[in-house]
Amino acid sequence: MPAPKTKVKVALCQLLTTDNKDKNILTAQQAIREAAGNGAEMVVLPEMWNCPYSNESFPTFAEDIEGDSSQSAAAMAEAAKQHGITLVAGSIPEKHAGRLYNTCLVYNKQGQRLARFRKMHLFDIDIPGKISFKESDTLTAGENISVVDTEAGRLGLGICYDIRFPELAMIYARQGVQLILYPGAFNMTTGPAHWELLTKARAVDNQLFVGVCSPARNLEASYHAWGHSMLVGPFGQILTSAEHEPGIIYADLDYEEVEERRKGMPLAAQKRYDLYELADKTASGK
Ligand SMILES: NC(=O)CC(=O)C(=O)O
Repeated sequence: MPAPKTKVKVALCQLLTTDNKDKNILTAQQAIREAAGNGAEMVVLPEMWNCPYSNESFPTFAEDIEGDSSQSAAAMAEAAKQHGITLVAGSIPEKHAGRLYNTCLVYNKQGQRLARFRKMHLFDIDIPGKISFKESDTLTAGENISVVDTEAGRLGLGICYDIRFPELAMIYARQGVQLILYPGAFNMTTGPAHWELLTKARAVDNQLFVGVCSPARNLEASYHAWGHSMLVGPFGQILTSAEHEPGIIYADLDYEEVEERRKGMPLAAQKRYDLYELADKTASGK
């Protein structure tokens, strides 16, 4: 692999997801083409971009992605190759050995799969009168973290609810990750309260770039996504952000800023690991 670039143009595609998988795949293909045509070297898709975000839909939309023979995975491998980009293909419901996972796949510009990350913390919440969702009714949690070396930088992956667990981001930072990407679909209760706050917090805590990529809000769906995809820099600054409509947002990242910020404020060296600890007990998965 050529040396990773220090300056990278990233596109986040905030896609409108429907209950028609073929249409969703076409929408993703068109967005990737547009983003690559506008010079993006890395393109990111939302959580569950091929499927409505619901426990009813996960089992029926799920695909076995082994060997990249699934419709969605094959389309994404092809799109990455055709447009010569690094593709962080959001997430799709994955069927594997009798279980379902919420899975993010990453491809290089040759269309080869570099990573498979399964959502590690399942979204099981009950806020009375507001929102109740239990992913564990249909999904199984992943067991592996995923550090991915790409031509567009060293990435760490998480999916949506994973952003609420700072330990995962801290482990990525310790492993030299420059950009953590969380395809995610917050909702109309937690979105306004926490989406931007958590994105900035993970970036500032760890002095790295963080991107969150949501589906657009579909008021015909049972789950109304917050939208507001955004990219935040290592000093907590918003580099680009969307509202709730479909669209593509872009940012030029300069990874040298990570080093610069850490030089000015050397948090990693100032940790008191003599008084507390952070342990990575996972095996990185591909
Ligand atoms: N949908 C999620 O996984 C997470 C979410 O909406 C939240 O944390 O809030």
